[in-house]
Amino acid sequence: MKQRSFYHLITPAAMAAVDRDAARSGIDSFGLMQKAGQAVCAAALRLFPEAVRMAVLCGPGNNGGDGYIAAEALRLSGVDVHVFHLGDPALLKGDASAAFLAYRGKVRPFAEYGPCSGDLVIDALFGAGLGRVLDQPVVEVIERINAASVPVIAVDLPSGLDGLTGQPRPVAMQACHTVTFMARKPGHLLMPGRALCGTVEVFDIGIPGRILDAHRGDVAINTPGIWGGSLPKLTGAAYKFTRGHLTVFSGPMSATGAARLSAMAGLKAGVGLVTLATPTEALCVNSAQTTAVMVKEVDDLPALHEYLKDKRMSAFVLGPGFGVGEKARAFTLALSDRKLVLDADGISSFHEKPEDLFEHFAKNAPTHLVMTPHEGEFTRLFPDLANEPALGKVQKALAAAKRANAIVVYKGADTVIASPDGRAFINENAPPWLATAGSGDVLAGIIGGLLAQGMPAFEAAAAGVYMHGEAALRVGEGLTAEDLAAAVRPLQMETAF
Ligand SMILES: NC(=O)C1=CN([C@@H]2O[C@H](COP(=O)(O)OP(=O)(O)OC[C@H]3O[C@@H](n4cnc5c(N)ncnc54)[C@H](O)[C@@H]3O)[C@@H](O)[C@H]2O)[C@@H](O)CC1
Ligand SMILES: Nc1ncnc2c1ncn2[C@@H]1O[C@H](COP(=O)(O)OP(=O)(O)O)[C@@H](O)[C@H]1O
Ligand SMILES: [K+]
Repeated sequence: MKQRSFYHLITPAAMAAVDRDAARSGIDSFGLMQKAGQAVCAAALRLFPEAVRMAVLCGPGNNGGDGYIAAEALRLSGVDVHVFHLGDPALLKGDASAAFLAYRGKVRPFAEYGPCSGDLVIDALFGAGLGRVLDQPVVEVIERINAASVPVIAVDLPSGLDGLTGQPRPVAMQACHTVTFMARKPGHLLMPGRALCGTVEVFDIGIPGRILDAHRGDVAINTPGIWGGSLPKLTGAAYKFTRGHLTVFSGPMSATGAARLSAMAGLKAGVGLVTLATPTEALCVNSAQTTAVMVKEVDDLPALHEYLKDKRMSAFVLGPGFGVGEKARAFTLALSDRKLVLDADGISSFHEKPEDLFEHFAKNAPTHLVMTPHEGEFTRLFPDLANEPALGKVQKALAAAKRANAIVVYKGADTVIASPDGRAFINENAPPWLATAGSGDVLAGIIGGLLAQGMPAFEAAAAGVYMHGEAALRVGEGLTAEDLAAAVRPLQMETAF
């Protein structure tokens, strides 16, 4: 069943198709533009009543058309409006031309605009139709506006920002507020686009949901509304063995903390039992620092095979503090038919020959491998994708997921969770204080805990990322990874909807 459209993001290309279909179905497209422009006018009046003058910068397409409508509405509200046009307004087409004609004030060429104190800039240069990198004169004006720190309200997208990838081409307006229409685009959530947009307002200009639904793709905001139904259900008949058994592999004597953070987070995510599989040399330190988490010696591959004979072991986390090298590779490959979260050193161990990893997990259908690389780890395993400037983070994560036949959790402020089947989520609930040592170890443990409780890999990864963000929000600024692990809670269905 298709999910409700408000979780879904719409790419700029899909938005153009929506636009076409709306017009074809008889909807008055100029009416849509009027609603869009009026919403921008309302935002400007609401947010900047103190502006001395409002400079509306209008581009050569429909984004510029929205700008002319906004300018006329502002003028009628008594605002001192100054309109600057990019390109020859005589070349405007269709609705944008009609909007230009509907504006009763004076217009000046774009090059004449210089930011002044007291200005509010309404940026209607380019929106979803940005098709190539900006020309140098436009780049220079945008840089001058950004340097002057005058407030900017962006129409649809800050000009220069690619709505698909969230990347500037090559620069973008720094807005404090963005008014977009019907649905957000990936570029509103992906960094640095998210930061360039300021606050984002989604205004409903009245395009019917069925038209949006027909064009929305498989990229959505990471929200419990999508995967809440797959969360583990705790019934009165629960017993610890019915809630799964997670194993986390510890590193050597000097690097055991990371695995303990994962183990504790897995337990807090609701799994029934957690075992820390430790090398004998680290047995004392691990035993001394765990209580609810159990400890078991697993030194080498034969010991691991012996351990795996117990089929109740339902999921595994390998990587946090484990150490990079042959042992990590051998253990990972031995786990290729099990549910596995591969993190940190587990990922980096395949830096030289990632194909070894991919081949071993290629046949699993559906996949039960979740990889959780941060930027550096992603680059180690997928250097070609990481260094391809034309690809956005969603496209990179999707290509990596396909190649590895794994769920890829490409971490960062804008974590992307991607599946080999083409679905992807962009996460938005993670606060910046998650950028602290060990918080990734906690994430791996949460996802492992959800896998162990039977959640499918994609949903477990998405829910894990979301629960990680929620835990961080509960603790607040100044959190340490220990606080974070302790603050993890299972998400209940009641709170998920
Ligand atoms: N999708 C919808 O249903 C609606 C869209 N509206 C507006 O329409 C916009 C999209 O309109 P368009 O498709 O006309 O696109 P834009 O207005 O964003 O830009 C397209 C124009 O800019 C030119 N162009 C693209 N990149 C350029 C570059 N780097 N340098 C110079 N010129 C460049 C193109 O040749 C074209 O003329 C949206 O962003 C939104 O503001 C609204 O009018 C409301 C309805
Ligand atoms: N600026 C940020 N805003 C939100 N979340 C962040 C930010 N920076 C990092 N994170 C999150 O914090 C975690 C850090 O993980 P990782 O880089 O593996 O660190 P470590 O190895 O120290 O545990 C990831 O889940 C990442 O998405
Ligand atoms: K714009």
